[in-house]
Amino acid sequence: MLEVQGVTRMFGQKAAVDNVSFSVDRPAFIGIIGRSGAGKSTFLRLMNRLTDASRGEIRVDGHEILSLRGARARQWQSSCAMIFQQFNLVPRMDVVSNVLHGILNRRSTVQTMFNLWPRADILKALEILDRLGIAEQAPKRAEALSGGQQQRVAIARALMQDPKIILADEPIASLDPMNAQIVMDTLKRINEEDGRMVIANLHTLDTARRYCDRVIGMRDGRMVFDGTPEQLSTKVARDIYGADTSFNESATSTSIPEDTTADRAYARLMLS
Ligand SMILES: Nc1ncnc2c1ncn2[C@@H]1O[C@H](COP(=O)(O)OP(=O)(O)OP(=O)(O)O)[C@@H](O)[C@H]1O
Repeated sequence: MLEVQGVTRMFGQKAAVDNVSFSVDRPAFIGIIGRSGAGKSTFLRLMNRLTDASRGEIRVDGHEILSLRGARARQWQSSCAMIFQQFNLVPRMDVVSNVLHGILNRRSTVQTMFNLWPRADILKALEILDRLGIAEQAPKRAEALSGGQQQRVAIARALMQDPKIILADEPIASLDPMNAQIVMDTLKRINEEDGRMVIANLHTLDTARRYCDRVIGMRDGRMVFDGTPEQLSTKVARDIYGADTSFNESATSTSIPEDTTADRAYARLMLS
């Protein structure tokens, strides 16, 4: 399904992504971990063609995507949706319009100027918001929502594109543990129920272990680990992060204290 072969991105003399290769044969949930500057964001940007590779190939279902240009590159971008740490919504625009923005490039200029959307698209946006448990927020301005709700709107916008792959660049880095869990549960559900591959840059080990089928560790642009969550021991993590024995895993934890178990059950209920 996905084959990454010798992908490199140079910035001057520095390789931000250095000869990365791996392949994935099913729509798995993949986590990419590594310290700041390891090349995680650059890799996702390469996949989404927001930046060009210096060398290498990425094949999705047999089609090479790094050489696509113009309309075909844009077509690829719409089947490979991206979610960002800061949500990237239009703050003063209502939620449903933000979701509809996922298919903005499919509209004519006149439709865009007058903010006209086909009824079927509006219904689809509302259906996705309902699925993510935030339908009642549809008429509100995006800026009026909590961070967790805004990230779910961003996920809804991504789903509007009906993507094969969802790329999430530190999707929970700006959220409190409770909202982080709701957002990760949402991504996992989309991965399992829809069969969409999710590739997420994550800054916490416990999240990677809990949600991912496979974890890729990057250090100085290179892939230094590729394994299952079970194989991601403290020693391995220490190597990925380039830390010494004082490395403290709990410093990278987003786990929720036990006394909020009821809240978690409630959150799951809201999502089901
Ligand atoms: N546009 C750019 N111009 C020059 N150097 C860049 C550019 N983008 C990224 N880099 C460099 O490439 C390296 C990898 O950066 P990248 O943002 O991909 O790392 P990251 O693992 O995502 O880090 P973080 O977790 O802090 O986002 C860094 O050394 C960074 O300074």
